[in-house]
Amino acid sequence: METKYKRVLLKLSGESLMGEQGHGIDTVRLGQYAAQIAEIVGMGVEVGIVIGGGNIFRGLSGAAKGFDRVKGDQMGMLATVINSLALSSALESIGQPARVLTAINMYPIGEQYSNRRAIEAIEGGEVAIMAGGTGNPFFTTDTGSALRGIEIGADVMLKGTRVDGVYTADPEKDPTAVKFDEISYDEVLARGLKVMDVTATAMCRENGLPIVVFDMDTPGNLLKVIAGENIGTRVY
Ligand SMILES: Nc1ncnc2c1ncn2[C@@H]1O[C@H](COP(=O)(O)OP(=O)(O)O)[C@@H](O)[C@H]1O
Ligand SMILES: O=c1ccn([C@@H]2O[C@H](COP(=O)(O)OP(=O)(O)O)[C@@H](O)[C@H]2O)c(=O)[nH]1
Repeated sequence: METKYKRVLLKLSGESLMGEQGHGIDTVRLGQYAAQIAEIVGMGVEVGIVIGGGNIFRGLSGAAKGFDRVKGDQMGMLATVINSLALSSALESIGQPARVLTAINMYPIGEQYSNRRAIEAIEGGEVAIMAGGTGNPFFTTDTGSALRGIEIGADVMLKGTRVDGVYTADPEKDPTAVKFDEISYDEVLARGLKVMDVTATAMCRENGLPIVVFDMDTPGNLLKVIAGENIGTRVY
């Protein structure tokens, strides 16, 4: 099958990894993600991944409970490393090689990230899982995804989440919200839509990296996006 994209940066939500169990890492959800990812690598797509950590720890919620913000963010970045190790293990258990590259040196848990290492891995048919966000506090994994996507020269950033696109308002809170099939970066920013943070959206805009926001929790959707089916919302 012809694929629409040759090289992608897939952002997975940490929160979604909780699956039905409401905390931690749901192995069923993890297995579904791994199978969908292996399927597109098998079609020749080069895949870089950034995973969030919201299922384990978020710096901002930590700060609200009295944690130091910088330490809380460091805890959040470590949470993304835990999720990355879980995903690499799930991929390898189904025969899909994967490499964890960490923003901060923590060898031998992973190799330290460089864009050259990530590109070597994906060109060799491995999945490059880029862990630890940007390595800096006060950022998010969405911004980490934008950054890594730009660094590895991805054709698109695929933001796999638990809603099926960008809406006029948060669809989990406002049942009257209407979905966009496509929307410009400027309009996302002007309307203050919270599907991605401003820094991530601005980085994608400055560097011309298109985004597709789609529901990753429905098995088969990743393949549809790769095949060029119009699901989700394209941000350009
Ligand atoms: N305008 C909007 N359109 C779509 N989703 C939105 C919007 N505003 C807020 N959201 C929320 O953004 C979430 C997607 O972002 P994501 O980074 O995957 O979640 P989280 O930050 O909880 O891990 C959705 O679950 C949705 O509730
Ligand atoms: O470059 C980064 C990326 C992440 N984080 C921290 O890691 C947490 C988890 O990431 P995120 O909230 O983006 O995960 P998701 O919402 O996708 O689960 C954030 O709350 C931040 O505290 C950070 O400090 N710098």
